[in-house]
Amino acid sequence: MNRQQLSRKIIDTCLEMTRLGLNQGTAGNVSVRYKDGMLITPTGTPYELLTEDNIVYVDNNGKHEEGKLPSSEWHFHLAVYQARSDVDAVVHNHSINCAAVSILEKPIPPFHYMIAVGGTDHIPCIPYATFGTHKLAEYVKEGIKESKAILLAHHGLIAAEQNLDKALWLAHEVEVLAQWYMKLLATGLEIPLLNQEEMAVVLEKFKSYGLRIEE
Ligand SMILES: C[C@H](O)[C@@H](O)[C@@H](O)C(=O)COP(=O)(O)O
Ligand SMILES: [Zn+2]
Repeated sequence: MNRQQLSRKIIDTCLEMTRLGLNQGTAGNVSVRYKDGMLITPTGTPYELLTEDNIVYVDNNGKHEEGKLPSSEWHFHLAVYQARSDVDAVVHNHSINCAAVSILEKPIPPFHYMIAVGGTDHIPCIPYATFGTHKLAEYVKEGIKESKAILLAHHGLIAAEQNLDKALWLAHEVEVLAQWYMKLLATGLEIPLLNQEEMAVVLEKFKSYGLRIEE
């Protein structure tokens, strides 16, 4: 895809993220790897107002094109691309249940086999750091090596995948898992978990299963 097409795809992903109920207001941001850097949503702009021209190019050194302001979270988007050569798209949001679980500062444990969607047997939760900081990007860089979906404590979710469709799909799946987890926690009962052996079987099966949408 050329820059214009990728920019359109970023905007469509943002709009779909809102339609799916995964975001509100100007929260969240979306990027794709592009040339020696990435294309990313601008900061603080309602998705409905975005046009292809608003999407910002940021190079691998963090230098952005003049006259445009990239998302305040450009550091952690770049950190994801540096940490993982197997992903080319990043979605960040403040979806209700992911943000709620992130406040517990704990990973989502394997209460359901779909927890394996991120590539490990839990959805990690990285420590809190102020939005838009190098510190947050450092935490993201470590966390995303472990799983393609991570919770950001007291903040929200990051999902990284091979393309935007897959990244959005992953973000949606994790929001559903977080919703189930919140319901389970609300019962006050002990939550039975799948053991490591069962999760290892699913993780292996997931290597050859699933969405195969190429951009
Ligand atoms: C304060 C921001 O909303 C922050 O939470 C950031 O993480 C976010 O989600 C949206 O920031 P941008 O509009 O700068 O992408
Ligand atoms: Zn955010």
